Amino acid sequence: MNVIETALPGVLIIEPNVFGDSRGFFLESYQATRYQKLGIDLPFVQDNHSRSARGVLRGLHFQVTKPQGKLVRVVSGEILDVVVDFQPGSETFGRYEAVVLSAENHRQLYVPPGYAHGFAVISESADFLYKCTDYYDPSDEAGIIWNDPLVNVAWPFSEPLLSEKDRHWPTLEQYVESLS
Ligand SMILES: Cc1cn([C@H]2C[C@H](O)[C@@H](COP(=O)(O)OP(=O)(O)O[C@H]3O[C@H](C)C(=O)[C@H](O)[C@H]3O)O2)c(=O)[nH]c1=O
Repeated sequence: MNVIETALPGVLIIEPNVFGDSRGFFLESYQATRYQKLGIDLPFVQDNHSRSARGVLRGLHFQVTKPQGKLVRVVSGEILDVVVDFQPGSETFGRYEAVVLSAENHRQLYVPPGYAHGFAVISESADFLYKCTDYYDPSDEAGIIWNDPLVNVAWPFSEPLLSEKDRHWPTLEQYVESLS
């Protein structure tokens, strides 16, 4: 397994060992002892699976009082996965990491609790699977608008297909102002 640290503390790119043979391939997508040694030591309590068409953008989401750590991967298609530091006072406040995750590269991304997360679908369709370290609580959900001018994510397209909810998140500046 190969692990790549990113500029955002705790955000890791994980390249699992892939065992290919004439039938196809096998990989371990999670193994507690191995991942705990990477610092991924919070228990996972929920697994999610979403499928999205090309041009869909989901994000940038986080839970406020019950932040979720996420171990994300793509089992079909290709996405640009984005993590944003929205924490005022953080050394990396306003910065983001963008990583291509695909069924071909088998890459995983670990997003510790406390980051905003989203992705954009590059392929015709993408199946996105992820493990969460806390339960979904829609009453606790918040977000930053996908095209925030301060974060300025280099998304692969300028007119994504968004949910109604994702059209109306505040900017990072507005979110921080709402905290005071
Ligand atoms: C997240 C979630 C959603 N739902 C239900 C609620 C809605 O009826 C439906 C779609 O929900 P939503 O539009 O919030 O789904 P996404 O836009 O994919 O949200 C996710 O998008 C970004 C990428 C994230 O990182 C989060 O995991 C999450 O916010 O699934 C559930 O029942 N459980 C859940 O954990």
